[in-house]
Amino acid sequence: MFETNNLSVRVGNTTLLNNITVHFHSNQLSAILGANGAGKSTLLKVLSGDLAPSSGTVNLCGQKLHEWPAGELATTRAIMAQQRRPQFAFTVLEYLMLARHAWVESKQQSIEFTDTIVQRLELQSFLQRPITQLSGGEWQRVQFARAWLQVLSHEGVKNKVLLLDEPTAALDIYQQGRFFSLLKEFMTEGGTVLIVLHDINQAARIADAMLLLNQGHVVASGRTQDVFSESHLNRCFNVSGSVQHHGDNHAYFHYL
Ligand SMILES: Nc1ncnc2c1ncn2[C@@H]1O[C@H](COP(=O)(O)OP(=O)(O)OP(=O)(O)O)[C@@H](O)[C@H]1O
Repeated sequence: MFETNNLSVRVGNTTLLNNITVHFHSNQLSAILGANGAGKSTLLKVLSGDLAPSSGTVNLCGQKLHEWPAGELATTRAIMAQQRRPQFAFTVLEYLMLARHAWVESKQQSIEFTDTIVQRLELQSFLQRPITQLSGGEWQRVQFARAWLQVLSHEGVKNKVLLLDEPTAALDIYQQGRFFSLLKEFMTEGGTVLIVLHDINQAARIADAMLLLNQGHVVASGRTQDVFSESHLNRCFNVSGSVQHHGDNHAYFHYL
């Protein structure tokens, strides 16, 4: 779905991403892991088209990202970034409705799509609250809803992509569980997810594929069962431990 080829991002004399060549497959959940400052958010910004690479290319569905018409791109991929909250006193409902700006549809249609997501993510009680007054976790749930709503069509989310940057950082344990089961539903309905997570064991539980970054370089990428190893995690995070496998698809990293 997304392919990068020798992608680099430089700011002045600093290289934030160095020759990244990676393929994120359609209808897979891919986790991007790495230490603080490894370049994870920078990569998501490039993949979303919000940041232009210094060199190299990004393709989405076989077409160069910068050649995508803006409206089509906006309805195909949505990013949930670690951004500051807008200081406008929009209500949650008004904020969510903005997610439909790139769709050519009637207001009634936008309201119906918004209502579907609101019900599904259980945000009914928030709708009339100003976004400036939400707690960190509530705001994160609204952000997730906005991203999903942005790509939702009559056909669902087939061939749509969510780019999620630490989407559970502010969620309590119940909301984390809800979030991951909703993500599973998104995948079951044909969507594709790229997610930055700091909880590597959670990532191992949910990810089909992984990309491990260290100081802007690729340490490893590919299927989770091949990438999630002691030596790769050691090279990525400079930590020692052991990976234990529980059943077919469950690997867990224990610190030594
Ligand atoms: N505009 C910029 N100019 C210079 N350096 C930058 C710029 N943006 C980011 N950086 C640096 O690039 C590096 C990668 O940043 P990035 O936000 O991608 O890291 P990250 O892996 O997402 O980190 P974290 O886990 O802490 O969120 C960091 O050292 C950061 O300070």
